[in-house]
Amino acid sequence: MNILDKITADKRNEVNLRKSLIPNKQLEQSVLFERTTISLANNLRNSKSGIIAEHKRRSPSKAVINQSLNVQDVAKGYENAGVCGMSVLTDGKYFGGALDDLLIARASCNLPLLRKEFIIDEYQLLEAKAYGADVILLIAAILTRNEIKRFSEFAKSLDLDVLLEVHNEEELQKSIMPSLDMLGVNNRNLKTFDVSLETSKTLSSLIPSDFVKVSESGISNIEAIKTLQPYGYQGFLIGENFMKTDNPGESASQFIKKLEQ
Ligand SMILES: O=P(O)(O)OC[C@@H](O)[C@@H](O)c1c[nH]c2ccccc12
Repeated sequence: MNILDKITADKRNEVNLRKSLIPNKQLEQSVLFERTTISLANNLRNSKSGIIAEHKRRSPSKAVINQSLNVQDVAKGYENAGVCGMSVLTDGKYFGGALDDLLIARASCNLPLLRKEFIIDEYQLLEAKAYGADVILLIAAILTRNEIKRFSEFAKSLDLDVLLEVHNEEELQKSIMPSLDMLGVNNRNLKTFDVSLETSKTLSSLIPSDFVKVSESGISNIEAIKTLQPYGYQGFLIGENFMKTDNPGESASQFIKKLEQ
């Protein structure tokens, strides 16, 4: 079993447990269910820098990144820095996150929030909406075309933007459909953790131009972004590079200033 198989197997158990504890109705009655969402795709289209900054405490590939910050400060810092959106990891077991992190981020800033999660069930989309997300991530490596269609159409019915993540051509070909807003290329192979920006370069020409292109993972300097922009990327998802510092908001701010110079 590779790590991705392990994560999804655990996720199925977790979702079943959650479902048995909190019924759909209760999520649908959440105050945040009525909230008007903000489109990350639109923000990215209109932005010069295109930075999506992530809250990530730890990961299977890097162990601890930062356990001492609070989500509120990170969200406010990212917002002040002028990022386009914030990604919040909600997986607990492998990334040290929680759904409550999403809720706290929601209460702390007005950025579009991406629920960064291993989505395998519609129930998690109800949770995303109820806890204040604007965007959901679907990972092609763990879903069938049919699931991608079902989940993305359900997300659109909840007014959530959809970021579909791929890592190779096969995943990309099986996933393209009109219910997606953004196509993300993960530079990190989630099965081996190898990181290469070449992945974004190679796949860029295969992504139809109606989708906003996002390059994800392993971005640690301005040069990487300058290299990827000519390939049509308008969004750049950055986690560790900001989170490994004592003040992720300040790091993001300096990064964006340099980028926009
Ligand atoms: O910390 P990085 O290398 O900047 O990467 C951020 C983000 O792309 C990464 O956390 C990520 C991309 N896709 C995922 C899917 C699940 C969990 C995590 C991820």
